[in-house]
Amino acid sequence: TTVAVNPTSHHTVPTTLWGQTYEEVNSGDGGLYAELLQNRAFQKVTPNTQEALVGWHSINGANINVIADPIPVSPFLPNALQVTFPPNRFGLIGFGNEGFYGLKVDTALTYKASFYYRFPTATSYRGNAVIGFQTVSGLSLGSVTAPISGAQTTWTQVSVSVTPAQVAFNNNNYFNVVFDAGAVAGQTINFAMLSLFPPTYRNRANGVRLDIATAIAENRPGFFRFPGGKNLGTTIDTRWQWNTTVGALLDRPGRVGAWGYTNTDGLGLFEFLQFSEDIGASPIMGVWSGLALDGSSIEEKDLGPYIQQAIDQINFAIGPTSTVQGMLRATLGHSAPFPLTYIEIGNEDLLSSDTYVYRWRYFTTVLSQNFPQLRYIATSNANDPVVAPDPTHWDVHAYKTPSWFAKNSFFYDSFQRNGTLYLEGEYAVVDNDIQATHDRLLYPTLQGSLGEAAFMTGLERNSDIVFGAAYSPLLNNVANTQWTPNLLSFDVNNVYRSTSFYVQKLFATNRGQLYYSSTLPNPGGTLFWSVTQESSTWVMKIVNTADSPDNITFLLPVAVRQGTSTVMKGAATDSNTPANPNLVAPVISSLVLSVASKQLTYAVPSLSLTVIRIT
Ligand SMILES: [NH3+][C@H]1C[C@H](O)[C@@H](O)[C@@H]1CO
Repeated sequence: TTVAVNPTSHHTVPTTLWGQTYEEVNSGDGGLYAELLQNRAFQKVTPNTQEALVGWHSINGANINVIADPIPVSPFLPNALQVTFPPNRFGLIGFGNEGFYGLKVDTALTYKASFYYRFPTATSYRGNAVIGFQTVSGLSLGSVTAPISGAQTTWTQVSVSVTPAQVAFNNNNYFNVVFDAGAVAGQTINFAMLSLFPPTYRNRANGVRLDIATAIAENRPGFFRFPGGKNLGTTIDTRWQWNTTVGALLDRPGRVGAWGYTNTDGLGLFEFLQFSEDIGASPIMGVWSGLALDGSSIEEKDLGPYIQQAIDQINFAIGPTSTVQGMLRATLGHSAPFPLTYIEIGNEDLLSSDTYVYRWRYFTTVLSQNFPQLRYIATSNANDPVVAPDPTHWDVHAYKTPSWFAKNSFFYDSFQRNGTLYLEGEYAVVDNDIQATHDRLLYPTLQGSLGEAAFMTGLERNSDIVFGAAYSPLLNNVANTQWTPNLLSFDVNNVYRSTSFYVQKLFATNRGQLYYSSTLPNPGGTLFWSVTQESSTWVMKIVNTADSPDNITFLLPVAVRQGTSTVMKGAATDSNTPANPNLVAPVISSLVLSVASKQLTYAVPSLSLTVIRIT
């Protein structure tokens, strides 16, 4: 195949082209959010039940029970862990937490532990809490003490730092709060809002997990879309509400999210905006648009309060400190507005497109009056239904097969160039073409990832109207999964980079500034490419979805001589999994032509993505 690059036809590639989209779907609590204790504040549980104690266990006979505390630690956290200590026990007695499917105890780290306590009745008890780690089998891994007083009948917080003294054998460990059994016999103590953090990304308080955040930042995402996805809210009462996710953790009630479990909302709007800024990504912030997937939607006459809530949410992000919400942001440590440009009106409103017509009109009309500088993204199918005001931006989602993505690399070629811009806000190969049954993928496969890569050459070609694209979902806990496949998977100890992650990384870290038109691939073919220029470097992305090698010759506008080629290849069903995390990874090698030439010929390996950078 010969590809003639047109020296005069090019367009700027938007810096937002390759981004990440995030929602809490077995991804935040126990994952990206760095809190290590499961059920740390007994949010949304029923007191006096066994289920309320999930994550917690008694040690050496202490009686533990979740109660609705008559003097709650905060109006938003009504429950407490009440511990009564029986007589005639010896050694250490108390309670522990098992973490999220294990607890990594690393002697190289200093952990921050904290909890609130109060004695329901004042007593003369004066003693020490022993706060630290142990293996499940009972070996202490290190602890510190903190004084606890029976005179303390109102809530007070204990905060300590713990550096494990003993190396753990594995992740089967507990976090413990225990007492000398003899001294504490007969006492009753209430605990609340217990927390354990390892060091976080950028050392942010209430921050995100270092290794996962590092992997996300590795792709230099041009945008970070949040809070969903379905988790934006599927019923009116359980919708995501920005104001319940900001401020002190004591003020965050948590909510039962769209994926069927309680979200702590410890990762809230401030943390989303701060993380976007930390990784240099432009936030795409969703506002709930009155869509209830249970079939009901807010009627037009009743939308006012929900639109006001969206105005307040936006003011929290960018409002001057003369606004209540802007001032709140300042008190939380960010007086300058966050760099926010994009607002997404709902998520996949195509699911309720009949009501979207008035919901879109009302939200967009009022919000653009208040914030004319922002861009509003519509979330039904493009122009289906036709909505007014005519959207300047659309979010299109696609969860398909490898062959669909390869063929549809031409999806945007026929779109009118009328100023409308498109976000491919969520896309992924979710099943494979290989079997007649089209089985759901558990992890991305190379064949699927190459289907995505072929599609991405088309997004790059059409990046004059495609301003952003993100694989979805971004993140998943291998120990607790609802949606597969995912870009990144993790467990207590590791982050697993999928074949699709490497495809995203190769495109995102080799984006280029100018896209140059060239001979078009065959939509029904198996060879796809895209040519961009990054200052004086020419960047060629070449995708071969066939199980046989191919050849490609580029006729470039200028002579080139040396650079690198980075190749990712393997067998169609190859996946990077916890059992084989690096089965497929990009390999970089030097590429030097004997003499400078405008002609570059490359033997394309079967089932491969190659990025050539050459000057
Ligand atoms: N159903 C998908 C589409 C929705 O927006 C996401 O929440 C889901 C997983 O990425």
